[in-house]
Amino acid sequence: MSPCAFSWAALNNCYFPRSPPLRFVSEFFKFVSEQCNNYKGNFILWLGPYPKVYFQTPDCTQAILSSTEHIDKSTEYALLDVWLGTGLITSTGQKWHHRRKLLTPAFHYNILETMLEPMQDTTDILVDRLSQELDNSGFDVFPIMKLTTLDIVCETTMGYDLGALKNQNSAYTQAVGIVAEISMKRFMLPWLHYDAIFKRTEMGKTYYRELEVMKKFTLSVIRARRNLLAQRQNAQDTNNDEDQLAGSASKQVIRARRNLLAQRQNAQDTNNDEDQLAGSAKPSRGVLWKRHVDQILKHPLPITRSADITIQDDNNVPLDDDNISLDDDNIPINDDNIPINDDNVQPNDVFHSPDVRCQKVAMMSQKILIAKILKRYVVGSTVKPKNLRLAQNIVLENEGGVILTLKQRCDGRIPWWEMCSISWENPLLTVHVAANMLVPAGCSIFINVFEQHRIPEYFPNPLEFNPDRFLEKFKHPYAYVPFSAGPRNCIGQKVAMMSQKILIAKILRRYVVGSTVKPENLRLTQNIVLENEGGVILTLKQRCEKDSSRESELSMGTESSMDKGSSTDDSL
Ligand code: HEM
Repeated sequence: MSPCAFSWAALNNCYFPRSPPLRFVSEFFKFVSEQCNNYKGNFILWLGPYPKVYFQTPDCTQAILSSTEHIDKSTEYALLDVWLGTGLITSTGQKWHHRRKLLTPAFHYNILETMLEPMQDTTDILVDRLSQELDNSGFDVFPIMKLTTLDIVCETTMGYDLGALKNQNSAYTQAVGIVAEISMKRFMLPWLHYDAIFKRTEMGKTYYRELEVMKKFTLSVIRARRNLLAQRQNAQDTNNDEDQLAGSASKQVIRARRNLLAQRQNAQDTNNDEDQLAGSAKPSRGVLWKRHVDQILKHPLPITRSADITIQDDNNVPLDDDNISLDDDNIPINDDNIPINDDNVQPNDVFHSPDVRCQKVAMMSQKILIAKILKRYVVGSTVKPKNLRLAQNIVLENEGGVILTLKQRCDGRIPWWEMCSISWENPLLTVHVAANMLVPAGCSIFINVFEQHRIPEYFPNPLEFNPDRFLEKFKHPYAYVPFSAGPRNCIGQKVAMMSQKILIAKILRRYVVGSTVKPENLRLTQNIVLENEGGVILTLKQRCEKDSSRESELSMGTESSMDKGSSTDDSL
């Protein structure tokens, strides 16, 4: 059997036969769920002449998500280009590498800390807003949560107080809803993939109209932000020392700094020189240094550093942003938010630099070097160990040299799955998925996380609300992947988790939450994000003083936190 025939045989085939009725999107979700139950494994769904491969087992998920080679998004994502452009989510290749490296430091813990306050403020507004729904027999929380998310994202990423929640509506969120729904419909109707046809349909016209609303909104936020930053920048230059400010109000400055960086990036994108914003006042030394750091942040891997250190690869070729590959999606940065890796640090040069500012860089580079070496080799020593506490390595040398022994990790054995990958190599069939499965090149692969998270083997009694299951390690490293995994995982997952925790804690502290909709009555639909057709209907009751004093004991799904009259609050 040729590899090709083998691969197709290994996947079950199914065909989506129906013509598109009005509620097409929800029907599609139901249909896919049914196929998942039928096949209990991976399958191919034919949409007209296009095969779509659905994976829902952790092994296959791992094969795709852990790959550094197969990082291209599926062709369906191209339908979002007109909306999202080719930013981090949709881009690929060098562009994606560069953007990912650029943005990763913006999600560092130090930065996340500054997001805490705006998240809490917005959540307080939400909790107040929810009081209007007290003792309501059921209200849809979904639109309210969309506004909350929008406010949080605007405030944390752009430092812009949008106030969508206070104003109770937002043309932007409505437009997002419409555009998302149309995008999903378009995805399922292959003939609408062609712009020339799509633009002439009613759906296409609505799509472009709503897109305009969204674009106007995002531009207005960027402009408002730019104006604010220009004012702040002028004020900073007048003060002539940013560091003084840092001493008196460090938190606000960190926030301002982050916003400034975002703005400078925008300024760079539009060829809007930063100096225009900074005004003509001569900047102080402190400001110059900070700018230098910003510059590094803008170009995490610059060709030269302040001490004229040329960054070169092993063959002495100077490195720039375009020829550096990304190993890690968590790029370490130091306290000044400088992204560091062993490509942009030449340890010896740093050690010899008279500049004390390089100390942190040096420490970081040591850590990285050690980690990288240990990843590849088992290191031993024939002399007694010395560490930095007893012998600082900047001046001390051992006369006999530093004698080490190295062994290749895993004794140089290539794991069996890599062997399989090599032996099955075929120009037509480039994606090696598992030992017995290959997927034809050019096929879209969908990771069906919804179904994968319901596999009893990995999640016993999958529909039971049992937070304790997260206390133990999962059987498979790719069993639980709500934020995807591997190099293209969600860059904002820590932000998302943090805001969810704040939201849930603050809501439960004040209200007893219930739901009138039984899980079996949900009509789930995939509008880019998962939605229920009838909304997310909740009931709220004021939690009494006594209850709220027991907030630390609260956990969702326990009787104390539930309205016994309501069916369940597991749906949260
Ligand atoms: C509960 C909330 C969230 C969930 C469940 C989630 C989930 C995901 C998933 C599954 C992906 C991979 C998509 C793909 O492979 O096509 C992704 C990517 C991404 N997410 Fe999130 N996300 C969440 C919140 C956020 C937030 C708050 C941000 C930004 C502040 C964010 C920014 C991104 C970006 C930029 C990517 C693309 C990363 C890349 O391709 O390098 N996400 N997210």
